Amino acid sequence: MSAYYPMMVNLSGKRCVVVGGGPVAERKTLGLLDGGAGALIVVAPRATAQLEKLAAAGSIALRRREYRDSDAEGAFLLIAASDDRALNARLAEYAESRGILVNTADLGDRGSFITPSVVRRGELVIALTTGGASPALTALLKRKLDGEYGPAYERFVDRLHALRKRVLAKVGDPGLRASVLRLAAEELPNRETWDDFGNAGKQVPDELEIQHWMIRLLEAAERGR
Ligand SMILES: C[C@@]1(CC(=O)O)C2=NC(=C\c3[nH]c(c(CCC(=O)O)c3CC(=O)O)Cc3[nH]c(c(CC(=O)O)c3CCC(=O)O)/C=C3\N/C(=C\2)[C@@H](CCC(=O)O)[C@]3(C)CC(=O)O)/[C@H]1CCC(=O)O
Ligand SMILES: NC(=O)c1ccc[n+]([C@@H]2O[C@H](COP(=O)([O-])OP(=O)(O)OC[C@H]3O[C@@H](n4cnc5c(N)ncnc54)[C@H](O)[C@@H]3O)[C@@H](O)[C@H]2O)c1
Repeated sequence: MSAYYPMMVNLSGKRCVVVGGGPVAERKTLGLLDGGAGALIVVAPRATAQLEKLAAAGSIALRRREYRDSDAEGAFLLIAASDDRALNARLAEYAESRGILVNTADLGDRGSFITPSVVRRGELVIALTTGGASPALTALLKRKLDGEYGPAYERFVDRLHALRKRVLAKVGDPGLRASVLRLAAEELPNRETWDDFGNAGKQVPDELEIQHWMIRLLEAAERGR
């Protein structure tokens, strides 16, 4: 059994390469794009319709041929998602020897990382894994979390972020700051009041709204002292 260390990696400006063009490569490619990968190369003789669409839109560079080692040059991260086990194993070895982060779709523990299942709500990212024990359980738990933390969380986290910036600038007392920020987080969106907002799309938090929220929370924190 392997132990894994979870990280949130910044991929902007980093070259990422996916080898393979089937449903698994497609899922990993979409995950990389959601994760902000800018320079994304996909290499495969056959690619899914969705990958072809992404290529036509300029979101990925699709090399419609078999993989060559030159494809991995300068890569920060590589995903081996072909259906050729020997190739995936060779890619894992090649990447590891060059310090490139590598994931293999069919030989999880042979790569340097595995991909968790992810629920995104703006800046809130929930990632989970069973370390390869049961991808089916991971997918099931993801569906549960998806229902539990609805779209309203994106706006809620945006507001918490705006509030935090304001509180850090305006409230000097560290104890009071911590109380205000904790009280704010405890106002988790409740389904009835927030889901409509969440579904209505993203709105930039209003300065005045945040100011009023901070004052209300400061009063509550003072009362609680
Ligand atoms: C989370 C998710 C992320 C993603 O891939 O995007 C993911 N697998 C997902 C789906 C999925 N995987 C499989 C099916 C078919 C149904 C089934 O057989 O169960 C489905 C479809 C489904 O369930 O919907 C089968 C499967 N998976 C692996 C192997 C090979 C092996 O075990 O070595 C085989 C057998 C292949 C074969 O036999 O040919 C390996 C890995 N899959 C991992 C992640 C890593 C461990 C994560 C963990 O344990 O938590 C790891 C080790 C490596 C890696 O890929 O990084 C994504 C959830 C999607 C979501 O987010 O909803
Ligand atoms: N990690 C996971 O979540 C997961 C889930 C299901 C299956 N798998 C495994 O992942 C692998 C891929 O699954 P899939 O359903 O996408 O397979 P698939 O057969 O649909 O696609 C395989 C892709 O690999 C490409 N390919 C083959 N040889 C290549 C080469 N030399 N260079 C570049 N590309 C090459 C093919 O053109 C094709 O696009 C399988 O081995 C499967 O066992 C992993």
